[in-house]
Amino acid sequence: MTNPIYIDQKEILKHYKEPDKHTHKGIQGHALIIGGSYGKIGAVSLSSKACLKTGCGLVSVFIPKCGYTILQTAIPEVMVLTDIQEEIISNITFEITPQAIGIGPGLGQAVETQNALYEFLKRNTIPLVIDADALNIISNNKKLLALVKPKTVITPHPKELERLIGKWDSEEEKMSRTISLSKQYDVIIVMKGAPTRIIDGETVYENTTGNAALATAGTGDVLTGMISSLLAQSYEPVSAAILGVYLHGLTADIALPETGYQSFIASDVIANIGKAFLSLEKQE
Ligand SMILES: NC(=O)C1=CN([C@@H]2O[C@H](COP(=O)(O)OP(=O)(O)OC[C@H]3O[C@@H](n4cnc5c(N)ncnc54)[C@H](O)[C@@H]3O)[C@@H](O)[C@H]2O)[C@@H](O)CC1
Ligand SMILES: Nc1ncnc2c1ncn2[C@@H]1O[C@H](COP(=O)(O)OP(=O)(O)O)[C@@H](O)[C@H]1O
Ligand SMILES: [Mg+2]
Repeated sequence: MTNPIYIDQKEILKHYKEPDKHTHKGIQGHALIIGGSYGKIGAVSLSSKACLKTGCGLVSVFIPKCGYTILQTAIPEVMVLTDIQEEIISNITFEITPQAIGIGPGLGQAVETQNALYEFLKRNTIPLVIDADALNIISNNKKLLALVKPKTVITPHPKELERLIGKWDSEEEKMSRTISLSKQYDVIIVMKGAPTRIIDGETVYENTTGNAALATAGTGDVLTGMISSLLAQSYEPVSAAILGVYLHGLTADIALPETGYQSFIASDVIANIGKAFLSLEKQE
């Protein structure tokens, strides 16, 4: 394996694009987050709020019906599309044209949802982030990987990665199998952990921000929203992954003196995205 490229302040400025003063919400990117199931609507709430707070102009969600009032109440800025089913997603259809889609947070793995994911992957040509249960469904039916378009970003945590590539005996084996998967399907793999690494074929990036405060429910769902937002804003997929992971980690570094490790929660990531962006502006 070649040496990783460390994602630090200097490296991130090669990827970061400053906002255009004359932009408006119609050209600032529209992202769609698909996920949720009964009891896990919170995952989509977190993901879609993080998506908005990372700068895209419009955010929609596609969720089961039971999440409608929850989403509209929790985040009035987000637009809500619903499945025909009450508690699960069974048929992913929408008439909007988002510039990026994030799929998986809280999705569940019901048979109807597995079929819906299959039909969606067959048709979809929009830049995509795949996380959580969408990855788990793919792990159970690896043929689905062949439907994933080039430069799709996938964001497995270590257990999800193991479901995708099988158990490993050493760090070297884990890296070489992940690189092989990235090359075989031309996907960008965000290997979440401490540290998070981003794999784009033979190129390995290693993040330098973040801390153990992030070891709490929903922080991965938030990351999916952040990367989807950057993709919708026309960042190249690898830059969206790198910048999303860097800013996500930075929120925990910024918040730590106030929250300590114990009381930091996924909503604190979202609350600190603004400060993380501002620290990029100050570095010039
Ligand atoms: N508020 C909500 O609605 C939440 C919904 N969530 C959703 O719940 C579903 C299940 O996701 P989960 O990730 O909880 O379940 P999984 O079964 O995919 O992963 C949990 C397993 O992975 C292991 N694991 C996780 N991180 C690890 C690490 N860094 N190193 C080693 N092992 C690790 C755990 O020990 C556990 O065995 C997903 O759809 C997810 O999006 C979760 O994100 C939690 C919050
Ligand atoms: N000890 C740690 N140090 C740094 N980052 C961590 C640590 N533990 C977890 N994280 C980060 O928190 C996030 C957890 O994602 P995930 O396991 O998918 O959470 P969830 O599914 O609950 O949203 C990942 O971005 C991961 O890198
Ligand atoms: Mg997760």
